[in-house]
Amino acid sequence: MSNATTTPAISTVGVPREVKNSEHRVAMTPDGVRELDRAGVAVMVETGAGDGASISDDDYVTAGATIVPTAADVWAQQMVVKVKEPKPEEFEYLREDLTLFTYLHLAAYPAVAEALLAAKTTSVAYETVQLSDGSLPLLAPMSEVAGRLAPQMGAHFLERHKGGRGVLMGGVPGVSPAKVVVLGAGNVGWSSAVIAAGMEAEVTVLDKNLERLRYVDQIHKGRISTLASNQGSIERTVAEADLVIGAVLVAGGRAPVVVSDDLVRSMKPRAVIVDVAVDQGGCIATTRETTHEDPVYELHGVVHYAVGNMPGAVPHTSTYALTNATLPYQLDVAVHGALGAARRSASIAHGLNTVGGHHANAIVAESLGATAVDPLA
Ligand SMILES: NC(=O)C1=CN([C@@H]2O[C@H](COP(=O)(O)OP(=O)(O)OC[C@H]3O[C@@H](n4cnc5c(N)ncnc54)[C@H](O)[C@@H]3O)[C@@H](O)[C@H]2O)C=CC1
Ligand SMILES: CC(=O)C(=O)O
Repeated sequence: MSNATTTPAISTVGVPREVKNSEHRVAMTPDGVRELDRAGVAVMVETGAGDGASISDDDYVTAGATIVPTAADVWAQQMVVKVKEPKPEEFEYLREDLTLFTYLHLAAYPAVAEALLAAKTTSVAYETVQLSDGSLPLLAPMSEVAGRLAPQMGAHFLERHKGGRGVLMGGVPGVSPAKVVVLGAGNVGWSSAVIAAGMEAEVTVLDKNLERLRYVDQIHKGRISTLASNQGSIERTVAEADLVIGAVLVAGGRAPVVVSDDLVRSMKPRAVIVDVAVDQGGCIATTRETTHEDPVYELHGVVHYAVGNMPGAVPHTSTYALTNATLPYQLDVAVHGALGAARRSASIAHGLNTVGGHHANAIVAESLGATAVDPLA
């Protein structure tokens, strides 16, 4: 029962069941439902939406949600909170008086951008909500998950019967460990490096940001090597690697391609690439998105893993990690409306991706060859 003292700008929120391949996360937990309910916002959850994260319809009902039978019922609400970008079968639900709050990664999914613009939907992307220090609070938890998963996936596909070189991450006494090269020392890269080092691989992390490398070096002295990233250092390390993990990001923009087709050709036969940055288009020239069901392909003799929703593999952990971060923002957007919340918070203003048929984030727009219009002007 609501005890809100003011009327929220958005009074109904829908939580759909995710439809992306093997995506079992859900965008709100029962604790989130309770917080929204306290703010006077009614939450409609599609039946079964929480199954993959081991949250039952009854758990949601106990927290105050209404369970609705179809995706159409959920999408009919004033705001929809999701995990992944809308898929083509969801485009029909987009409309002008809808606020959509989810991961969008429009630089990698231009068709989604076109659908949002054509429908004039107000969209807020988790991955471009940005704090004043440049950090991305709604991307960070999933980057930590994907970063920790990447060496696990790499180790699996390095096994010979999975197509890899047959190299054990930690080696054994008398035999060298795997050489792991991590491109980018941000949340994904650092998490990957820590786990790979924990598996006793030989780990090198490259980044353009020397301050970040100093930080990593101070904490992991001797266990993780750091290298300034440039074409030469990338060419030398990647050519020698057993496992390359791609983790570079320019917030909102298409990922810079730091490994060329030729460099992939020069890699050791049956080496493995895990390009986590695939959701922003990938930082390896030979990357194309794969799915949890069919996660790898071989090109130039190298095994490529490029799943765009890696945290979906561990939906229980990921749902709680994601919603811990998103809930305060979901509340703000519901209570004040997307534009109202953006006026109050520059971080949320960065999150606006499309408003009224126009791009609202300059970097995202530029990556798609378009121009943004400031929705707050
Ligand atoms: N596939 C998946 O399921 C997931 C993918 N991601 C993606 O992983 C990527 C990395 O995310 P985060 O680590 O959170 O970003 P971050 O912003 O924390 O780190 C990115 C790092 O890349 C570095 N960088 C940028 N350009 C570079 C260059 N040319 N050479 C070397 N380093 C460069 C930056 O200095 C920064 O340290 C993003 O594209 C993100 O969307 C994140 C979570 C899940
Ligand atoms: C960040 C992202 O793409 C994911 O968690 O699926």
